[in-house]
Amino acid sequence: MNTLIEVRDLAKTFTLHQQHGVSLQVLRGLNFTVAAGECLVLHGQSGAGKSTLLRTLYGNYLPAGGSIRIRHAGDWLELVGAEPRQVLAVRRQTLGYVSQFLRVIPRVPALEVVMEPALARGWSRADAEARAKALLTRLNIPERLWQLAPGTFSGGEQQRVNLARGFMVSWPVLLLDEPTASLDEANAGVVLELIDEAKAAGSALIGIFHDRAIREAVADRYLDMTQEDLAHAS
Ligand SMILES: Nc1ncnc2c1ncn2[C@@H]1O[C@H](COP(=O)(O)OP(=O)(O)OP(=O)(O)O)[C@@H](O)[C@H]1O
Repeated sequence: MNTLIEVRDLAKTFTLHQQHGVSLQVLRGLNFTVAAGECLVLHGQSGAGKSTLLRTLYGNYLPAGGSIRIRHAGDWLELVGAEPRQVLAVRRQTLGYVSQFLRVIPRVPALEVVMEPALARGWSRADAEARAKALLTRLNIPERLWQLAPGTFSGGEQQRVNLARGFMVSWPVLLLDEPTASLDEANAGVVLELIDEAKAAGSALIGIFHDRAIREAVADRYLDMTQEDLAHAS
């Protein structure tokens, strides 16, 4: 098995400084690996810490303890405590993240937003543009919107631009936070195809999918995050 990410004994605690320093232990003792071509689906009730886990894996949150090792540029790299420049290199080459909402940058057209991960890897503009247009077409974003900034797009349109961006390049490890939440059935079907293509190309996926049918269609394994006394205050 070609393991691409390995998590050991991962813990995350939030300290609420504005609220008497109450501390919430959201993740504890998490252990899992994900191999190339596999999709691990995070399972657990609302508040179980699914989004927190994805953000911690991406390096947005500092864990309270444990290890996150990822195959990067042919070697294993420990992400917990890694230098910021290493984290940036991992985010450029190895670890993708499709968050639930598009981060809109004023005045940047949708087409540029989608092309950016490929340009950051040194693709030519022509190649990046061809792939971006193909993805926007597949995800049913009308051509008249491509040169507009997505700030005024509908929720579903913004999510589809975000998905086109996320699937623009192939990622060894890809994190997906409810990628079909605002989509109709036809567009959700396109996302299922993109996920299957990513798996076939050897990506390791970790995702949150609230829709049961979609979850069952993509999951190879589940990570049970249900905790009997989760997020207990101390
Ligand atoms: N930035 C934060 N600061 C403090 N507490 C937080 C923060 N982010 C999340 N939490 C808390 O951590 C717990 C887990 O939240 P998280 O969003 O990870 O759950 P989830 O499993 O993704 O839930 P849902 O399915 O409802 O999206 C919640 O109790 C939440 O209040």
